[in-house]
Amino acid sequence: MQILDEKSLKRVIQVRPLNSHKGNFGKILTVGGTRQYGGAIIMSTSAAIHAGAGLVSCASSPLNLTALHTIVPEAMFIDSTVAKELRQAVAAADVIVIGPGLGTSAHSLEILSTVLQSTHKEQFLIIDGSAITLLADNRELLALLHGLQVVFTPHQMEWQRLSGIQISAQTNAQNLHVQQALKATVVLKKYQTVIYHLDGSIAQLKTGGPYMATGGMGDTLTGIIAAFLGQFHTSTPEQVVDAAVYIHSAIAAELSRSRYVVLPTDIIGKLQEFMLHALK
Ligand SMILES: NC(=O)C1=CN([C@@H]2O[C@H](COP(=O)(O)OP(=O)(O)OC[C@H]3O[C@@H](n4cnc5c(N)ncnc54)[C@H](OP(=O)(O)O)[C@@H]3O)[C@@H](O)[C@H]2O)[C@@H](O)CC1
Ligand SMILES: Nc1ncnc2c1ncn2[C@@H]1O[C@H](COP(=O)(O)OP(=O)(O)O)[C@@H](O)[C@H]1O
Ligand SMILES: [Mg+2]
Repeated sequence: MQILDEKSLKRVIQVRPLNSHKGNFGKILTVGGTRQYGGAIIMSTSAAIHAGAGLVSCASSPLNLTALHTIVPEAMFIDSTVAKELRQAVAAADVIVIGPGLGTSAHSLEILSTVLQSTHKEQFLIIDGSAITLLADNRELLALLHGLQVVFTPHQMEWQRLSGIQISAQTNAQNLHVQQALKATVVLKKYQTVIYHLDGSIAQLKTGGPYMATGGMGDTLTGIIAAFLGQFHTSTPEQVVDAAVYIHSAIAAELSRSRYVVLPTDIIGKLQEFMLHALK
């Protein structure tokens, strides 16, 4: 098993070519955010922008539009209640995040279904939060993932729902068995997060701690993974996911030296500086 460390990050982050433009650093689409959970998709979107994604669009309820643009005017907006707009936005993306704050209503399920039907095999699809719970409850949708490049980012209860493995029985052997059957990368988030890769390799975080136990922390991670997959093409997708998971907790660990809890938005605010330092 590989332990994630600074090297996992340094090998992925690259100096940007001088003649590059926003189109070179990934088109990201984040999908989620009901009335109740607008903050989740805003944090995911903001994290993707601060982690260097070239163009980021957020598909959400129009209720979240003003808040989104107050926090990140860099983001574009798609009304997720209009299926045609959503399908077009999915088609235009390199990386799609679905799930932060999506909720589990019948309408949430329709949005998930539209996104899964519109995603193609060249894109990366990061499935988080409510989208994992919805897939666990509507297992016929799993067939739509066939052939797609999927990264699941469950916490332990979401993984229990999707995998059927009780939290107390979530050993590497059990988790790997189900993950391999899903043919997807699984980032199992917890104290010392474990990543199960498609090739059967396993990576583990030893960085991070309970100062990260704040709502929105996982939502923020999805945006970082998306931005990294969208812009770092000289490393394998496995290395890129490892680097994204590492930087999320490494920033939190650094900030925890001067504060009792680290907020997801604190991590977002440190991404640009931390990424620059990783080049040195
Ligand atoms: N600001 C916003 O907009 C925010 C929006 N959010 C959005 O809310 C949606 C629902 O996501 P969710 O994670 O809050 O709820 P759910 O999937 O029901 O899981 C909780 C249940 O699982 C249990 N549990 C056991 N082990 C666990 C573990 N290791 N980690 C976590 N939980 C664990 C836990 O046990 P308990 O706390 O009762 O001990 C409880 O019974 C989703 O779309 C998300 O994006 C949030 O991100 C918050 C900020
Ligand atoms: N005690 C802890 N030690 C290390 N990391 C933690 C701890 N508690 C939570 N985290 C991290 O915080 C994030 C929580 O994700 P998640 O439960 O999906 O949050 P949310 O849905 O509220 O955004 C994960 O990255 C997890 O690894
Ligand atoms: Mg979550």
